[in-house]
Amino acid sequence: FHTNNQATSMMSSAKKQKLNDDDDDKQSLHEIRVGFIGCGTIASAIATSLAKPEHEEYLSEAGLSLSTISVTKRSASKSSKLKEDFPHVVSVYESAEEVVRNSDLVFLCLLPQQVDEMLSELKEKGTWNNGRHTLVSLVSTSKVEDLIAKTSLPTNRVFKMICLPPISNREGCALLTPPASSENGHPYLKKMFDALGGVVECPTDEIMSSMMVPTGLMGTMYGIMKNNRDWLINKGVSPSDASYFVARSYLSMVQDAERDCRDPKRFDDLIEEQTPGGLNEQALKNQEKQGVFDAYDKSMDAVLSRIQGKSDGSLP
Ligand SMILES: NC(=O)C1=CN([C@@H]2O[C@H](COP(=O)(O)OP(=O)(O)OC[C@H]3O[C@@H](n4cnc5c(N)ncnc54)[C@H](OP(=O)(O)O)[C@@H]3O)[C@@H](O)[C@H]2O)C=CC1
Ligand SMILES: O=C(O)[C@@H]1CCC=N1
Repeated sequence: FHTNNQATSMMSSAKKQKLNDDDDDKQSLHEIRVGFIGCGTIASAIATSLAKPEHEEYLSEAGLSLSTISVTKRSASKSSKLKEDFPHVVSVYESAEEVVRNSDLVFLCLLPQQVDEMLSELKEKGTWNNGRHTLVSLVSTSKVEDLIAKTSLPTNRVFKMICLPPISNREGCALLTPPASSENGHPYLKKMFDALGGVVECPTDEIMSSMMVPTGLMGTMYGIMKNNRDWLINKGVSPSDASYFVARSYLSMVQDAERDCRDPKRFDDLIEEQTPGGLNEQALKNQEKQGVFDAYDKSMDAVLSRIQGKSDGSLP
């Protein structure tokens, strides 16, 4: 950003002044060249968050300055949209090899079944540079040990990460393993994801696998909202009102739960404060009796078992 005339001309004059006033800080910003192998939903979300001018100050507070974003072309609709949105930083390349050669920090964002072929091709071509590259895999089934073996990169330069699409707005919370902020860890990875909304570092692959399970229940949450909407429509509510009301109500409930959420009793307290003998208390009891939460536990175990490669994750 900072070295690019077009980008600088897009900045507010206050920002320009701040940068001019702060020449020493500017000098010490760590310039990063980021690459994405596979440019689909999650790659676009992370790239968008890194490239948004309004996020620049958060990266800069973390000591970082985005220099370039290189992406693979194959999924043309997403890569061309990124190029259109952020023409001054984004470059689209035909091959993953070119992306890696133009980047220091490389995100692997392919589908699980596409990974092995890609990594062996890159290794065969001698694309990875031990002194330069950091690899972060977003692939749900990746194992850090496996990635190290398939790239020969040093152990403190290979990570697995999970985040969800709202990272594009600095929302949500990423997961990262191994911890990047440990001694001999990584110079900026934790700071970078703190700047993009927050990150929890997982001490082991095992903890990471368990922590990933709720990220696999995003579809379930939207499914519950869809179910509420359709139930209301069946009762004669207009589809637009039903959709608006459900989304706004759930947003407020989740925002309430997020307040003080470092306190592990937060959710219990919110349940406790429901009207005594009221509708919510009764509905929750009914659902417990109906086995809703047992079914939920079973489906979480199934997601974990798929992440661990122990099953295909399906339930009868
Ligand atoms: N979506 C999400 O919320 C999250 C996804 N993930 C993980 O991220 C990974 C990607 O998921 P998602 O973004 O949803 O999937 P997408 O299908 O949106 O993205 C995968 C992209 O990789 C491209 N691709 C496939 N093969 C190649 C290749 N040989 N060279 C270059 N590009 C290629 C695909 O292009 P094409 O369309 O042409 O096939 C596609 O655009 C998965 O492993 C998933 O587990 C992790 C966290 C969250
Ligand atoms: O649904 C998936 O497979 C990916 C992994 C975590 C979130 N989305």
